[in-house]
Amino acid sequence: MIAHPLSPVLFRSIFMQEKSAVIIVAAGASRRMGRDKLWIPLLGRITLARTIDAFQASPLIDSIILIASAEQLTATRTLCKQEAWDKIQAVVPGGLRRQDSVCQGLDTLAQLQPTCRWVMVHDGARPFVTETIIEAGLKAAQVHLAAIAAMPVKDTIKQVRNDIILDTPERSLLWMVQTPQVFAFDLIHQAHHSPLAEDDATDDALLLERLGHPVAVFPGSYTNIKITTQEDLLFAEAYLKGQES
Ligand SMILES: Nc1ccn([C@@H]2O[C@H](COP(=O)(O)OP(=O)(O)OP(=O)(O)O)[C@@H](O)[C@H]2O)c(=O)n1
Ligand SMILES: C[C@](O)(CO)[C@H](O)COP(=O)(O)O
Repeated sequence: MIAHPLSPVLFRSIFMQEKSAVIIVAAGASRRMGRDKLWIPLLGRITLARTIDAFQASPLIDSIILIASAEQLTATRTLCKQEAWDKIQAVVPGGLRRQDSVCQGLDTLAQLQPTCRWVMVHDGARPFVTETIIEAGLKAAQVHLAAIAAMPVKDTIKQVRNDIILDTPERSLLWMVQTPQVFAFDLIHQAHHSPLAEDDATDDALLLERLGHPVAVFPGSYTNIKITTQEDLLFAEAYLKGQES
């Protein structure tokens, strides 16, 4: 895990001057869930609203760019009007792949806030991101320019093809990658427009890895889950009940 040299007070004062934005990607098809997971209520508040709430509440975030699917664009804009989310700068349609949606967000940010210094990319489907994670991300990005939330894997991981094990990577080197992924804005914007960004990439860090740029990890949380399949809803409701009690 990476240590950083700034005191919390100095850190905050630096970031108050350097603007930080978050791109929340919420334009996926929810194929593995079978229905739009961003609009599923979790203890009475929908997944996407819970995710936006976390960044709206963060003193470290100045603006939010929200990426929605073409089908949900009108509903998402209506939701944003109903809620008191004054940090939302734009709600724009996403692309076919997650990376296309992120790229739409980065281009929008470049138009609206060209002087933005730091940008986080966060999955709309990760509603349990915390202020501790957001702060850890900005601190790590300030040191490394590129840093992503991650946690060590708990299980042994095998590489398998046609039901036969090919390899067992050393577990101590394996991390589960999450969002937010936090970057110097110009760096990740250029990476998304590089020719190496054309191949599929399931996260944003991979685009910098392809360009040979180092990317650090900082602590996410085992509760910072991505709502992906039906059983994630069981965890989500149990987690929220635990928070309320
Ligand atoms: N073209 C896409 C694909 C994904 N996402 C977003 O990226 C996040 C992480 O993706 P994932 O969990 O894989 O969502 P889906 O692509 O919707 O899920 P599935 O693969 O099951 O269809 C989600 O918040 C999703 O809405 C997006 O904005 N645009
Ligand atoms: C970015 C991400 O959430 C990190 O775990 C994940 O890679 C998104 O990937 P998906 O293929 O869209 O689920």
